[in-house]
Amino acid sequence: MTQRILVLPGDGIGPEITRQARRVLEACREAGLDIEIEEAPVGGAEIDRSGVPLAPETLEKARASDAILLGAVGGPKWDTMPDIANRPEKGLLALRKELNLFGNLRPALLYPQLVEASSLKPEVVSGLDIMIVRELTGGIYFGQPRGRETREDGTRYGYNTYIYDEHEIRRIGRVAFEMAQKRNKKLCSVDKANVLEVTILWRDIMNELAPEYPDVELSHMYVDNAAMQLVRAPKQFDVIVTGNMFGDILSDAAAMLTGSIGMLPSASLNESGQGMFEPCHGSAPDIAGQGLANPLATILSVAMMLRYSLDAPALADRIERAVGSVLDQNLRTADIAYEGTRQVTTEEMGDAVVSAFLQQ
Ligand SMILES: NC(=O)c1ccc[n+]([C@@H]2O[C@H](COP(=O)([O-])OP(=O)(O)OC[C@H]3O[C@@H](n4cnc5c(N)ncnc54)[C@H](O)[C@@H]3O)[C@@H](O)[C@H]2O)c1
Ligand SMILES: CC(C)[C@H](C(=O)O)[C@@H](O)C(=O)O
Ligand SMILES: [Mg+2]
Repeated sequence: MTQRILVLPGDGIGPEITRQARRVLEACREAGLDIEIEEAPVGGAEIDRSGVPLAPETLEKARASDAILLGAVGGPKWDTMPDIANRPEKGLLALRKELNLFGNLRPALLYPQLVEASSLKPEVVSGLDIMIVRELTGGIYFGQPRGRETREDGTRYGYNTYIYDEHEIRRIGRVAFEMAQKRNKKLCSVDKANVLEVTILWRDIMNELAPEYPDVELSHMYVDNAAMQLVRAPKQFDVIVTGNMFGDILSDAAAMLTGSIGMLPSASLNESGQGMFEPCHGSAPDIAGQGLANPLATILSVAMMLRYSLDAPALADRIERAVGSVLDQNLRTADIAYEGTRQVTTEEMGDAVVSAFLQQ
């Protein structure tokens, strides 16, 4: 049966990187994958068109699709919008929430060809392969009450609520334990249980789940230490499971271990396997429109789409091999270029991946 893919390019470098990723998807179609692809605006682009970051018809298309590929949203043009509930980022958060995409997988994998591109010493990062499992539809991002208000004496204040129900913790915990079972069987749960009650509950639930996965070694770490350990000795980690905000921050840090934020893909999945796939980085307004953006995180997100939502693991492997082969050819976008490599544009990188894919 034909599977439906919705592509949401978004803002800034979003259209440039999704264009290249879409070409890779089209190459998969030529290789026999039965898909139809549709595109729609989201984020700032949709605000400019209709006044809201996620149009109701786009949400409906998203619900009806088997998988979504998203570029990135946001940018300075919309940063001063007074109503945060209507900014571009809200479109992305609404998609995650409405489709119940609670399980966010962010694999930080260092391609051996990029050891020199990392800002850390080769011996610290070579062979790095971490999977961050981030809870994506709860925690402080969505907790109520939230707001900005002014007291009678004129003092302004703002507040958010960091809240998790036990079932939200349990279901992301299961995703993480199962992921660890398929990998090196080590799971580190990251929390702030020395200060925050909600994460004491988080830790309790992870401990309660552990006996169901006797082959997985569970450990716990405070988030500040985890940030430090990620740059000190990242290879101690296999799978990390954490809440929404800590996962956001730690995954950007982990990205740099792999050479560039432009290398980190992601999958956001719900219980039925439907998913949204996006690079972990943002819309990079500082480099938008200049052909400087690295499209590999988005292309690798297509590989995750094939593996996790479209049941086409062989094509996923083929895309990942194509990326490896392009790096073997010494082609690099600016963010991962260094002496002795050849710097290419976003589009040239896309060309190279498509042709390596077709030659596999
Ligand atoms: N998923 C998303 O849509 C998403 C994620 C993060 C940030 N954002 C939004 O993006 C905007 C910019 O945020 P930011 O500057 O904090 O983070 P960013 O990730 O957009 O950029 C941070 C730095 O990394 C560089 N960078 C990012 N992606 C790159 C790529 N593919 N190739 C080369 N370099 C790359 C940028 O040039 C910049 O110097 C904000 O509006 C933010 O809300 C969106
Ligand atoms: C743009 C923003 C809402 C988003 C997040 O905080 O989740 C981004 O930083 C990410 O990592 O996907
Ligand atoms: Mg982020």
